[in-house]
Amino acid sequence: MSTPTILEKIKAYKLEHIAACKEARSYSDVEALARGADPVRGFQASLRKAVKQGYGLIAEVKKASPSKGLIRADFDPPALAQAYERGGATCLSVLTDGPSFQGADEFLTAARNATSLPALRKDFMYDTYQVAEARALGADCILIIMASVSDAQASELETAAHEWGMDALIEVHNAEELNRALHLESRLIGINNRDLNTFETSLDVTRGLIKHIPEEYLIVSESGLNGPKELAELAMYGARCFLIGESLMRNEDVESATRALLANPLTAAHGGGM
Ligand SMILES: O=P(O)(O)OC[C@@H](O)[C@@H](O)c1c[nH]c2ccccc12
Repeated sequence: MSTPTILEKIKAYKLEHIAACKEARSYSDVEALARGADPVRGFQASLRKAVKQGYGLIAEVKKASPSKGLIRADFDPPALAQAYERGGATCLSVLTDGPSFQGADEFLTAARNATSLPALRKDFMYDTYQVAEARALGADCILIIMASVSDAQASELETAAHEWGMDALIEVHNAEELNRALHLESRLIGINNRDLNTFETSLDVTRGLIKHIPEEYLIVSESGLNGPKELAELAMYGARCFLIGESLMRNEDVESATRALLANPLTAAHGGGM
């Protein structure tokens, strides 16, 4: 057998982790918590509203990553979430994976509770147990990574998310994953510029895939985005939503960095888009 890729390693430990969580807390207990969670804030709805006037920004609360190691030592999820909100972010994304991203479930709840923004649970999802868990933590949207799940799994996760009133962001990295994603119900697609197996990152991934996505879809360009010029350039291709972590997290003043990024959006009215 060839050596496992990072995504395969993550999947292996995540499946073990899920099994342990199920032992510690039954599915019906998690369901009860999910039923009592703070009501859903419309994640996709907020993005759709934002793109009428500018960009939709999903700002990520991210301490570390497997490719970059520690990104931000001074890491206070509620304070960061508030800085994002004041800077004009539309939604939050919060990493809850511990082993690879130094994230935690509590970060999601704390960040979301500190703001009025909808929040994405950023994790590797394989089981509807995790979807109920996401809602119990307060999540408004889950991530489904097509590179890591079967079609049946993707559809099951999506159905569970929708049953809980959450949105599902369907993440793709190549044409084959995109074609599979287009058979799902969700109209929210994330194009990950980073290959989760090799970490190679290129904005050409967005440039190449976006033209194959029908108009009714809301597209989020994810990863490796560094500044307003890049956003404007991708906006010319029709991207209006962006998921950004590292480049914002590396600024001491997260609020100003967020505001600067969103200051001059290239909107359809300015001639961008297709
Ligand atoms: O920090 P960046 O390069 O701005 O990327 C953010 C986000 O896109 C990235 O964290 C991400 C995209 N898809 C993922 C799936 C799992 C973990 C992380 C991710």
